[in-house]
Amino acid sequence: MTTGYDPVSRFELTYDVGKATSAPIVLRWDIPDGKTIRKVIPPLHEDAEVATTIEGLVRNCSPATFGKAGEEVLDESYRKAAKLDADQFSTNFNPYERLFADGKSMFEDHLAVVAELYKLNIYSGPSGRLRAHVDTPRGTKQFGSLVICLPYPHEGDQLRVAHQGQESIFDWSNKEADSINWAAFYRDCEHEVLEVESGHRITLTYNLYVHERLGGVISPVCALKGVAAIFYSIFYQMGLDVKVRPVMKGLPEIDYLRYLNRIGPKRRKQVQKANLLGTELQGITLSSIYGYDSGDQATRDRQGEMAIEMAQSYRLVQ
Ligand SMILES: O=C(O)CCC(=O)C(=O)O
Ligand SMILES: [Fe+2]
Repeated sequence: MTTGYDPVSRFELTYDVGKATSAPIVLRWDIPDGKTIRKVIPPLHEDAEVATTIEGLVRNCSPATFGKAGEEVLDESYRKAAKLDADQFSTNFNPYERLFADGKSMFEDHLAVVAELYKLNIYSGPSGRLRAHVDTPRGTKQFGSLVICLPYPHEGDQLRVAHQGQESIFDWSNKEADSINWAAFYRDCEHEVLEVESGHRITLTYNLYVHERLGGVISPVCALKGVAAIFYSIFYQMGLDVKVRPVMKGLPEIDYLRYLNRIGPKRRKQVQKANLLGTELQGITLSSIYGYDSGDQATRDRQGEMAIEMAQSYRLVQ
């Protein structure tokens, strides 16, 4: 058994896709009588035994709903799929594994990506599908979603992701089912799962959040501490548009220069102009605190790279 990963292409739009290697993945789930837990170890080749187990998994799922005007709605013409909620199953699949394996990437910065396991979805042929939608964001820190497709044979099933007139189709149909495919995309991307013709398309979905990394070095312009930080957090959680007047002076020169070197020319100009000694109130937005700003391509690229680093997936080697 080997582990490793293929390099992914540069993050260009709002999502990416890749394949890599991994140890076997174990999936366990509750069955409705609450007594038994089943287990599957991919690669999920369609031999009779595995097929029977997967049929059992499908039966143990419930019909997938979707959010509409704040309510969960069941409508098979919109979404025909089965699902398990995160508290009904567990898996040893670990989206961070690749990071720990090579010990670099997104943790160089003060930002970290947190992937929260959300659901297991099964789209079955014929006619399993999910029509075009934009996910309901779960809080301001959620910047995207990650979809991991487990290796079970199926046909059809393309995932279409679109953003500002550009779109991409991820075709994960397979007969061999020896690889795990994935896609990560920003929360403002429209996406849909096209009709599955045969087999079962089994996916794990994750919400991607951006967080300050514990122990990380934060950029000088982002630094709030003490009472100011507490007030900021409270107001931020209340959804208020918090403005601050920077009064910092005499920042450590090296850090400040490093920071200026790291940011783009436009931002650099703004920062130099503000000179960190404020006369005017400035907004602190998610972009200055967490680096997320859907309107700023440079920030999006950086976040995308982080998501991709984190979201590297795995090819099973037998
Ligand atoms: O399973 C997938 O490929 C996508 C799922 C999805 O878009 C959703 O649950 O909102
Ligand atoms: Fe979605």
